[in-house]
Amino acid sequence: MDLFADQNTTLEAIPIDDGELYFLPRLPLAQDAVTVMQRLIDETAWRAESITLYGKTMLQPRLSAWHGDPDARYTYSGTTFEPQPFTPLQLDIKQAVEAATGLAFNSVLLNYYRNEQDSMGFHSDDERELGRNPAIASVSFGDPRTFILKHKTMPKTVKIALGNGSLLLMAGALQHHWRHGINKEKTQRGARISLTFRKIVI
Ligand SMILES: O=C(O)CCC(=O)C(=O)O
Ligand SMILES: [Fe+2]
Repeated sequence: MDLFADQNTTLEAIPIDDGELYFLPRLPLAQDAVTVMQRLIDETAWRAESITLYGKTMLQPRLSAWHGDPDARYTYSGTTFEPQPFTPLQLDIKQAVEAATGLAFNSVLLNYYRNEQDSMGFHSDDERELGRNPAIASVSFGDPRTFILKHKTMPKTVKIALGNGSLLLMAGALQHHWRHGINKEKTQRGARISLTFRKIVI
């Protein structure tokens, strides 16, 4: 008997102008998503990074961690991250992401949104280390949050609920034409962790 016969493991394209977006509600993993979430909380060396906005330095409204192959150095929001080695759990998730997408990744930025107050400002992942049309695969665990994409020059917004165990792939010209972010919520939320797998090419 195939226990997974009814589980869809094929990425579905989300129609979007000026880029490519794909979604899989449940990435197949050896452990259930609740267990993975707890292990990620416990096994990650979470950091509170600071950010300078309009000359004022404050803590980012989330925790983060950066892991990858030794040469995958990366600058994000003005901070250069030296990657920590991949953990065994991260490698399992990376392998599942690579199987689902057919792509290879060499680094991951983990984001820990502790509650409804944590957020990610609107940005494009267009750093030159990522190459021209980067593919970025994000896997979510924990409470669902709304991933919002806003077109840079047209009044267009796309919202996607990223639930426990889901996979979202951004690709093509998306980073050139859209910004994305996660807003604070007005009502109570539990923790959410996202792992955004990237390929540093420089
Ligand atoms: O948490 C998310 O889903 C978004 C993360 C993100 O945009 C990033 O890490 O660049
Ligand atoms: Fe991003």
